[in-house]
Amino acid sequence: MKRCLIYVDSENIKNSMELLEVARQIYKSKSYESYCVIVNSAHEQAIGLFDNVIKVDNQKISLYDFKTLTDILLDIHRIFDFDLILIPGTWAGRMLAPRLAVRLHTGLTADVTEIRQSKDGLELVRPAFSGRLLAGIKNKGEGPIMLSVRQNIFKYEPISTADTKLIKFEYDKPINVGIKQISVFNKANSYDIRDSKILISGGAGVGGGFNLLQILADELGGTVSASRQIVDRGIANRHIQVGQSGKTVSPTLYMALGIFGAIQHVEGLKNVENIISVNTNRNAPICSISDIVVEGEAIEFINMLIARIRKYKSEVNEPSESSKYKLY
Ligand SMILES: Cc1cc2nc3c(=O)[nH]c(=O)nc-3n(C[C@H](O)[C@H](O)[C@H](O)COP(=O)(O)OP(=O)(O)OC[C@H]3O[C@@H](n4cnc5c(N)ncnc54)[C@H](O)[C@@H]3O)c2cc1C
Repeated sequence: MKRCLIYVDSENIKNSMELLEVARQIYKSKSYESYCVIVNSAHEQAIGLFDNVIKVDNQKISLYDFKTLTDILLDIHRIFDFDLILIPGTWAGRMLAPRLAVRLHTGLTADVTEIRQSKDGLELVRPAFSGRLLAGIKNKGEGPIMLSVRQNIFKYEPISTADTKLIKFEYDKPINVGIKQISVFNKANSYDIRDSKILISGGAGVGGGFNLLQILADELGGTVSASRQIVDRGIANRHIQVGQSGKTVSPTLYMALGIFGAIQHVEGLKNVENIISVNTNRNAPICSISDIVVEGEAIEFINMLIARIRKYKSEVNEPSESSKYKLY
């Protein structure tokens, strides 16, 4: 039976678990055995999801020591001989994946965004040439298929059905860590647009009124994001850019204000549930993928919506004469 290994990045468990969906799409109806490796972290979340959980506990191992982590994965592979190795495209995963591929003498398809099954086999799709085109990569060589997967693209609904076997792996080789963690700094006001359920996103059509988006986002309990135009103009920070060279987001509501909907922007919206777009041009591509399209000025819309929400909130707290009565 085929064997698939998933590396669990303990700083990003959610994206690591999503790789189960990648394995499912690769193997489709073929049966396979799933393994995950967890180093120095809790394994409870993996129980019921994987057939096997390989646990490595050794406090001498630093999660920033990618030389040792590569060595561990290599030793584990030598025992189980995996056919497929999946690594999340997180910061740590990006450090680990190429090192492991070199040691395994196998190819690595990095930053995969789509799995395709063509008539001559598996095709791994990834953006190439700074996202100008999508490349379909086929694996023809020997050795395990290795890929790192872009974050937030694949959605996995956890169903705890597996009868998980816990395997303890002892790593007792000498550890010569070249890196020492001295202290931890938390970034001030840092937030990740990928975690937000409501995104208020602004494009060139919002321009200088971009700051208004934060007021609307606060009223709705959401977060502000932006198109690349706004980022390139220095109006917004790159960490809130949505799209191919930004982040792939998965909110319940995405409000696209003055955004054209270029292919590179829409690439980041694959997992969005509902889109409301406001645009002066009803033929802009974003409108064709929106659930609600408002044709008009973005700033005017934002101001009106803020006023309407505030009015609604004040009425809920202090009902006006007319809204005290229910109509039947
Ligand atoms: C390699 C590569 C990677 C890229 N990666 C990304 C990426 O990750 N994310 C990304 O966003 N882009 C990316 N781009 C850029 C992308 O191609 C577009 O240029 C960009 O998305 C356009 O941003 P925009 O929609 O804000 O601006 P525009 O294309 O200028 O569109 C503005 C929109 O606002 C509307 N509008 C104008 N005035 C108003 C108004 N007053 N009220 C309401 N609507 C109005 C217009 O009708 C138009 O639809 C990438 C490009 C390349 C080449």
